[in-house]
Amino acid sequence: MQKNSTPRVAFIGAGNMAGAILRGLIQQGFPADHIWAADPGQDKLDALAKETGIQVTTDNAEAVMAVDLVVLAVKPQRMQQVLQPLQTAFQQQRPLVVSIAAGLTCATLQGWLGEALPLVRSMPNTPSLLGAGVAGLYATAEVSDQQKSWVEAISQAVGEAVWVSEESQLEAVTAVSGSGPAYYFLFTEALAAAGEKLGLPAELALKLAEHTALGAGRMLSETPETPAELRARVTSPGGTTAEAIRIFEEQGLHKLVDEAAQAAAKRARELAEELKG
Ligand SMILES: NC(=O)C1=CN([C@@H]2O[C@H](COP(=O)(O)OP(=O)(O)OC[C@H]3O[C@@H](n4cnc5c(N)ncnc54)[C@H](O)[C@@H]3O)[C@@H](O)[C@H]2O)C=CC1
Ligand SMILES: O=C(O)[C@@H]1CCC=N1
Repeated sequence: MQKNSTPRVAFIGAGNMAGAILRGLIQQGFPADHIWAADPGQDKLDALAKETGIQVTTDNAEAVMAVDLVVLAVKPQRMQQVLQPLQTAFQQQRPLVVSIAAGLTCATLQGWLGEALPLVRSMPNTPSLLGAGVAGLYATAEVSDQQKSWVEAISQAVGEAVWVSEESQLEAVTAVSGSGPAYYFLFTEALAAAGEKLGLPAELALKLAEHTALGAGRMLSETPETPAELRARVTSPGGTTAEAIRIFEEQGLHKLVDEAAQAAAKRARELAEELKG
């Protein structure tokens, strides 16, 4: 095991989220020969290997046995079925395990892994693909400082990373930043549709809405002002923005967003309950 240098990393499940993280890692210069991906989809693996130069396998145990850090990136509903046949490999290799699955608790995952292993729960998001992700991280007591620094380095290679002190806070992280990109995409869809209704060609309306999201996102992250301050700068008294904001407020945007986030967090808790061993 390489404990003091760049860890060797395997992704079990090479879908959307694993693909976003591992492509982000490679773009940031993480060595491709340190990365494994295991998935039943041979065509998907072949394409990924060709694109990135990583090592791929349809044999999950082979990937576990080859690395220091295993990212569990299958759907929560599939996790038990994936982990139980891997117990022997996990107990022999004893890698750091990082689960990115929504909902599944450390207690449930430890039960499926067999004996307690160092375990981190991470809730990343898809902008990791562009190095603009943000992940919430929670570590169990078994995780060493060295292993925490690996997880931080991997998460920071594809964006920002924050540790939470209570495992239950990951439900809120899931509701805000894990699912969050989809909220902004939905808003962009709605704004583009509104532009079309106002008479713009669909393609142009979408381009305006998308580029406005990009510009607003960059202002949020690259200027020191708060979102409210940035909004005030767009909102001329008696002007057009004030009218739009009035409608958002009268129609209860804050309440709507609060209810949506509550529903996402509730679903994370339900998944944990439904799937626990
Ligand atoms: N998509 C997102 O925005 C985020 C997803 N997550 C979590 O990431 C995990 C994966 O989600 P996605 O990437 O969206 O799903 P996905 O469906 O794109 O990827 C799952 C992958 O697992 C593979 N798989 C299925 N059975 C397998 C097996 N027996 N062994 C190995 N691989 C197997 C599938 O072929 C697929 O490629 C989920 O647990 C989800 O909660 C977390 C944060 C954000
Ligand atoms: O929708 C989901 O369940 C996953 C977790 C956060 C984003 N996608």
